[in-house]
Amino acid sequence: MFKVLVMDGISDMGIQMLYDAEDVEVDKKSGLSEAELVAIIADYDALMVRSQTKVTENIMAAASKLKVVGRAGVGVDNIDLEAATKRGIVVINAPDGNTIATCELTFAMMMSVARSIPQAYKKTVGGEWDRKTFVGVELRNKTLGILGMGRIGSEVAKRAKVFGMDVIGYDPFLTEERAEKIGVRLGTVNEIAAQADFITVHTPLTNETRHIISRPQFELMKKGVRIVNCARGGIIDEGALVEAIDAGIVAGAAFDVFEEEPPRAEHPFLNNPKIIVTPHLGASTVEAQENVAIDVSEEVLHILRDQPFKNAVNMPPVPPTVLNKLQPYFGLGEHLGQFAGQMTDGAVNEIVVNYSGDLSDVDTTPLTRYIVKGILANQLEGVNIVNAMHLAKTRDVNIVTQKSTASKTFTNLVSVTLKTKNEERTLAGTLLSGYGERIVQIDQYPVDIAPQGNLLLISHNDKPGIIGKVGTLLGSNDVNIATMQVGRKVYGGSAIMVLTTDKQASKDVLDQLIKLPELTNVRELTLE
Ligand SMILES: NC(=O)c1ccc[n+]([C@@H]2O[C@H](COP(=O)([O-])OP(=O)(O)OC[C@H]3O[C@@H](n4cnc5c(N)ncnc54)[C@H](O)[C@@H]3O)[C@@H](O)[C@H]2O)c1
Ligand SMILES: O=C(O)[C@H](O)COP(=O)(O)O
Repeated sequence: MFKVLVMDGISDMGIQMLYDAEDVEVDKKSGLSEAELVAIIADYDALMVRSQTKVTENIMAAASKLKVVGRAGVGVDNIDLEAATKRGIVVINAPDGNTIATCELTFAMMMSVARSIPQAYKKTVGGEWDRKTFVGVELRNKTLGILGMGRIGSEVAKRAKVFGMDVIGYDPFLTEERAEKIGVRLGTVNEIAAQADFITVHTPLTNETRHIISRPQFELMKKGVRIVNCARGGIIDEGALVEAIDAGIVAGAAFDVFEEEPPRAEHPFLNNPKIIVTPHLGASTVEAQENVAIDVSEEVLHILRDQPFKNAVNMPPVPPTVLNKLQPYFGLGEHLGQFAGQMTDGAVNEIVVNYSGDLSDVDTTPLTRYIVKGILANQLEGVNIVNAMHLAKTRDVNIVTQKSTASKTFTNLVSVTLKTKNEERTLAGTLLSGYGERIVQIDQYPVDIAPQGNLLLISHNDKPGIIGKVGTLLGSNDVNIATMQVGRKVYGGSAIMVLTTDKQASKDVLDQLIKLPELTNVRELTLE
C-alpha cells in the first residue's frame, strides 16, 4: 500500500482517483511546520503540495521512502530540486492546468489597475461617492509589454489583441515565426520599458529574471505606465517600483506575488494607494485547482506504480513518441548496466554507450539513464533513474554516447563499454522480436544469453573437458545449471563460459572453481 500525503488544501475532486485507488492510502493535512513534516514524512511514498509548503533539504533527508513530490501547479521554487535529485526523488508539476486562471487574473489586475476598481470599491463601501478621483485609462490602442511568452504570457497576448492592444514580447526562446503567429512584436527588456503603457511579467524567477525590471528600466519608462506581476515576487524590484511611483513615473501597479510571502505588515505595497494586491491567487479557481490536482495525481500514481511519467521537473521531459520507442529497451538497458558493472573491477571513469540500428535516430538519453543506473547500482545504494546521471557526475564518471546507423547483424544493438584505470570491458545486447532481451557480446566473444537471475561468468583456456569439470563441480555442490554458453575466438585460445544457475553458488564453490587450473577468472553476477 502506498501512502500519499496531500498538503495545502489541494482539490478533493482533483485527487479523487487517489482515494479510489486500491493500492493508495491518502492523508490530507495542512499548515505543518518543517519540523512537523520532518517528524512524519518517513511514512510516505508521495508528497503533494501547492506553493505554501516548502519542501526543504531537511524534509527530504527524513523522507526515507519518498519516491515523488507532486507540485499541484507550475512553480517549483518551494521545492529543493537539488536535494530531491540527489536522493532520487522525482519532482513533478502540473504545468498546464492553471494557465487560463492566471492569465485571467492578469487581465483582472490590468483592468483593475487601469480603472482603480479596488480603491473605488473601498471608498464606495465606506460611504463616499467619489466620481472625480477615479478617472482611468482604456486598454485599447495602448502598448502592452510582456516579459515571458510561455503558456501564460502567450494567452495574455492573445486576449490583449482582442482588446485592441499593441503587444511587444520578450522571451529568449520566442522565435520570430511564433511571435508573428500570435501577433506580437519582439523587443528587448529596455525597448519594452521605453515603449509600453502596461507591463506584465510571466517568467519563472531565476538568476536572469530576478529584478529584470529595476531602477534602470523604470528610468526608461513613459510617465503613466502601469505594472502587473502575477508570476513570481522578485522579478520586479519592489523597492525600485515604490521609488518609481513616488517619482510619478508609474501610475499604478497590481501584484499577486511578493518577494516574501506573505508580505510583512509593514511592506510598502500594503499601504500605497497606487498599488493593488492579492494573496497569490493566480491559480485559485475551481477549474484550475481541479485540473492541476488531476494532472499531478495521475503522475503520482504512474511513479508509485513504476509506470512511465511525463512532467518530471528534475529530469528532462520525454516526448510520448520517444517514450513509446524507448520503453521496451529500458529493461535491457538496466540489465546491460548491471552486467557490465558487475563484470568490471575498480572505479569506472568512463562509460561509452553505442546505439545502433533502430535506436540510432532517437534521443536515447532516457535509456542511457537506465544503463547508468544499472552500472552504479553495483557500487551505490539508492540509485534510480532520477539521480543516476547526477551520481555519475559527482563521481567524475564521463558518459559518452555514440550512434551508428548500421548494425551488421541486429536490427538494434546497445553496446556498453566501461573504462577503469586498468581495464576496459564491453558488453552488447539486443531486443529480439519474440525472444526478448539477449546479451550477444561479452568483450570480444559472441554469446547469446538471456540476462536474468544468477550468472557465473568464467574466463578459461579453451581445452577439452573443461566444461565437464565445471559442470561436475557445480553439480556436486548442488548448484543446478539452467543454461550454458561458451564463447571463444579461436580453438585453444582464451574463452568465456556463461552459466545461469538456479541458485547462487556459495563463496566456497567459487573458491573451488577458481582452483581448476584451466580457469583464469570466476565471477558471480546477479541481475534483478
Ligand atoms: N500567481 C500565480 O498564482 C501563478 C500561477 C501560475 C503560474 N505562475 C507563475 O507564472 C510564471 C509563468 O508560468 P507559465 O506557465 O507561463 O510558464 P512557462 O514555462 O510556460 O513560461 C515561462 C516563460 O518564461 C520564459 N523565460 C525564461 N527566462 C526568461 C528571461 N530571462 N526573460 C524572458 N523570458 C524568460 C521562458 O522561455 C518561458 O517561455 C511561472 O513563474 C509560474 O510559477 C504564477
Ligand atoms: O506556480 C504556480 O502554479 C502558482 O504560483 C500557483 O501556486 P498555488 O498552487 O500555491 O496557488
